[in-house]
Amino acid sequence: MSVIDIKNVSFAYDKQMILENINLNVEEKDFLAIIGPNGGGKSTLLKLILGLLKPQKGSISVLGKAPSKSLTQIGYVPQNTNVNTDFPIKVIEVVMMGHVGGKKPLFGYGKEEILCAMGALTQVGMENFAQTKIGALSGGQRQRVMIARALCAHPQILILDEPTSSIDISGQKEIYELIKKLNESITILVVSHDISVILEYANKAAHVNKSLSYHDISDKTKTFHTHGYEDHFCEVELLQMLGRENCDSCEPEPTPKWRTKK
Ligand SMILES: Nc1ncnc2c1ncn2[C@@H]1O[C@H](COP(=O)(O)OP(=O)(O)OP(=O)(O)O)[C@@H](O)[C@H]1O
Repeated sequence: MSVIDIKNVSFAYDKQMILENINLNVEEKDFLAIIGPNGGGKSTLLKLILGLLKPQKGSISVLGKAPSKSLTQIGYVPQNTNVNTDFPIKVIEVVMMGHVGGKKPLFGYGKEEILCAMGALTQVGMENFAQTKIGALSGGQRQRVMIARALCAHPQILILDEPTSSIDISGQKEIYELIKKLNESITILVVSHDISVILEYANKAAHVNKSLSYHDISDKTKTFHTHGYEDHFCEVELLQMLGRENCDSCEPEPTPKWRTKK
């Protein structure tokens, strides 16, 4: 089933064309990695999917409806969630902010909302930190809490913008393993500059740089057939390939000499 369907969309801020005639189809339980250069339009694409921006041309359908009508079914973890960590707020309170249509914090949260928030914290392995101040957590732990907050609304789609940008390597792997687990029941879209994510976790990759090209990379061996040994690839070549309109049309290239086995 198609959960996101983008057809011939163009978008400009004022007169500056940012995305031109793009098409994208995301299926249920896809893990889509969105990559591309700085300023290429990745965040703009997310804002269009979230219904925060409207395309000047083309159509976007999310879960069969206009994006703004599906907002309650999308969990969003924005970039740079490490801001305001000095604010004296507990982890459980941060997670409960993710409730849609719940009671206002001023009047306290209901038992159900607290249980639901605890469930979300358990899903991300942070239930023992519910009463900890958010500022006392590591970057990786904090990111888990932000994911729990997004999960609170029981989303069908989870969108993460650079989820591991300020996290060390082992923390990054843990976050992606968590996202992979969530992907068993939720469709995932991740903006990432991290090529290893694409290889290890995503089944689709979209390269965004004004235009958009996307590739099914669920069969890694087939997709990366032109890139030498299975366990040895060049990130630049990979990016170039994903940036092409259609990788299936490319002729197999000879293995570069420097890669030939001795
Ligand atoms: N609100 C805005 N008004 C005008 N121009 C904007 C606005 N937001 C973004 N832009 C411009 O749109 C272009 C695409 O920005 P966008 O943030 O979508 O890129 P990105 O691929 O997410 O970049 P990065 O990898 O650096 O986060 C950039 O040239 C940016 O300067």
